[in-house]
Amino acid sequence: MPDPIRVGTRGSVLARTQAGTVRDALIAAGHPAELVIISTSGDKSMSPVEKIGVGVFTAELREAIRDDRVDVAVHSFKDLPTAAEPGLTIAAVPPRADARDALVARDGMTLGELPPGARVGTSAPRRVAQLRALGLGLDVQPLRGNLERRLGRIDAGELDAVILARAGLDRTDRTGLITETIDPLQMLPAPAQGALAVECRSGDEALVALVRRLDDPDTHAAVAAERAVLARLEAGCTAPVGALAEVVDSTGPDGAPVLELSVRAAAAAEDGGVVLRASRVGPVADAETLGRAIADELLARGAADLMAGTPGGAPESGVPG
Ligand SMILES: NCc1[nH]cc(CCC(=O)O)c1CC(=O)O
Repeated sequence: MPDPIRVGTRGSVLARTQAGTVRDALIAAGHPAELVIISTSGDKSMSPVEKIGVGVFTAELREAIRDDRVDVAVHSFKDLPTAAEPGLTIAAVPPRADARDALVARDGMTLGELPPGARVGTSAPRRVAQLRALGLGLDVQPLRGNLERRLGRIDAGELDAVILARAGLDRTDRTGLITETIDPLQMLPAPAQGALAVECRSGDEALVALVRRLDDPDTHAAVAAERAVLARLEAGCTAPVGALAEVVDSTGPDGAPVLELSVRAAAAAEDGGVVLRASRVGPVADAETLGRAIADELLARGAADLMAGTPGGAPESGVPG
């Protein structure tokens, strides 16, 4: 019996659940595997992510791979900075969960039913901007902490609603709390939201090859396009940038059915006064080129000035899950 593959994860319920799916897939592929929990300073701190800095949830997991305390690390892909990490390889992007944002509100309310002045918790500048742009007169309040703590703010009567990634709620069996899954037309999710990144040491060739079997090519292409938008806009994931790519059925020049990648993105001023949107459809193999072209269009239309002053480089909205 070979040594179990050590699968590194943060300690939150969501992180352990996500990493558990990777451990189970490795076991199903015939390889013993176990979770190793790495506690990160992002989990211990309650200060705004904008202050505690870049990749706070992912950097310490990466250290654990480098130090050979774990063999693979499972990240929420949207928390990974866009810069490549020397010596490490994202060997698999497993099938994505629902990429959309979700509203959890008291009394079963949807966004449109919340009265003006209702207190809605979210700290991600992307969500704040797109929420304000809806013009509903909501009172947007800062929100941090793990999923349990965030949801608790409604029960405590401190907030009327919170906005969270639907994937985090689905994966922790809380789908029933969702009062509205927010249409991407109203709010584009963060690049790579709902997707996982499974990372290994590049030199571990046999392990990289094994982990690659967990890869979902459609999700991988979609996430590549979304992150190309983000990278080109030189905005960290705290910036007000949303992007969503989907593999869709289309018709080729010869009339035969083909699959294409449909990519949409938005860049917003944090006060929600302006939201720029752009989209492209093209070959799945051109994912990154499509993403870059969208970013270039947004830049040509003034996205850089729009987002100026927003802190770059840090993960999205606080302690995940
Ligand atoms: N910003 C933190 C974060 N990172 C990943 C998730 C949820 C899972 C995912 O989107 O993959 C969350 C929580 C949230 O945004 O509500």
